[in-house]
Amino acid sequence: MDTEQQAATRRPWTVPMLAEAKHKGRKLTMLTAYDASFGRAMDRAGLDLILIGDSLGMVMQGHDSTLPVTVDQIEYHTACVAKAAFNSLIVADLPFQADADPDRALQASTRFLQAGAKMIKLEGAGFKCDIIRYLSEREIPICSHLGLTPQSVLRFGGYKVQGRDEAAAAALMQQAKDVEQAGADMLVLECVPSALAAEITRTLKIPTIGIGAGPDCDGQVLVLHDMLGMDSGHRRPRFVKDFLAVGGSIEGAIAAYIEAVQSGDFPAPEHGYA
Ligand SMILES: Nc1nc(=O)c2c([nH]1)NC[C@@H]1CN(c3ccc(C(=O)N[C@@H](CCC(=O)O)C(=O)O)cc3)CN21
Ligand SMILES: CC(C)C(=O)C(=O)O
Ligand SMILES: [Mg+2]
Repeated sequence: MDTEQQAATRRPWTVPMLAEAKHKGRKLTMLTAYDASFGRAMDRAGLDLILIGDSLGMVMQGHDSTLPVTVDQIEYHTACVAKAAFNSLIVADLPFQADADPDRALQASTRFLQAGAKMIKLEGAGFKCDIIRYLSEREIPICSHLGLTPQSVLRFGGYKVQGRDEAAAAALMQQAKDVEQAGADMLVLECVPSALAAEITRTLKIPTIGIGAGPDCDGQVLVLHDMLGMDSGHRRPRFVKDFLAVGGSIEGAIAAYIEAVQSGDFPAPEHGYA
C-alpha cells in the first residue's frame, strides 16, 4: 500500500471510541509491539490498541524486571511503531519513576505523544491519582494499570496475583474508582481474580483491559513474545496462550488472537486466577 492508499483506508481509533466500544459490548484487542514491522502487522490485522510496554526491558533487553527501562527508550520504540501503525491506537508506558512527580510525568508524556502515542499508561493509584489528574487536566489521555503492577516487583517480592483476600479486593476496587475519578480513560487489570475483575468492570464507566484478569474485562492485552509462544526464560504465567501454534504464521497468530478475544474464546477459565 502506498501512502495515499493508506490515507484513503484510514479508520483510526480515537479515545472516545474506547468508551463507546465498552457501551456496545464490543471487546477491545491490545498487544504490545516495539518496532515498525510488528506495528504494521498488527495495524493491518485490525488490532484496536498497540502498547509500547516497559515489558521491553524484559523481552528486548533481557533484564529480569521492567525497572531499568528509560523514557528515551520508550520514546524511541513508540516512534518506531508509529511509523507503521495508522489505525490502531498507540499507548506508551511511563517507565519506572517517570511518573514520580507531576512535572516529570508531563515532560515524558508530552514526548510520547509527540512520538506518535495517543495515550499514556501509568501504574498505581494513591498519589498517582494526583499525577493522573494533573495530566488529564492537560489533555493527555490516560490508561491506568492496577493489580500486579510490575514496577512494584521489589515491594511485592515477585510477580504475584493481587486482590486475593477480602481486604485486598476491597482496596483494589477503591483504587479502580479513584483512578476513574482522577480522569483515567481506560484501566489495565493485571493478575487479579476473575470475579473481582468482572466486578470492577461492571462498576466502572471506563473500559477495562485484562491480562490474567479473566474473560469479563472489556478487552484483553498480551505481550507480543508471549502470544508467539516464545520462551521468556521464566516459567510461563497462566494467562499466556501461544497463538502462533493456532495461526501458523505471525499474521495468522495476530488474526487468531483478535478473533479469540472478540468471540470470547480467549481467555478461557484456565487462563485466569481464582
Ligand atoms: N514476557 C512478559 N510477559 C508479561 O506478561 C510480563 C512481562 N514480560 N514483564 C512484565 C510483567 C511481569 N509479568 C508477570 C510475570 C510472571 C507472572 C507469574 O508467574 N504469575 C504466577 C502467579 C502466581 C500467583 O501469585 O498465584 C502464575 O502462575 O501465573 C505473572 C506476570 C507480566 N508482565
Ligand atoms: C503487560 C502490559 C500490560 C504492560 O504493561 C507491558 O507490556 O509493559
Ligand atoms: Mg508495562
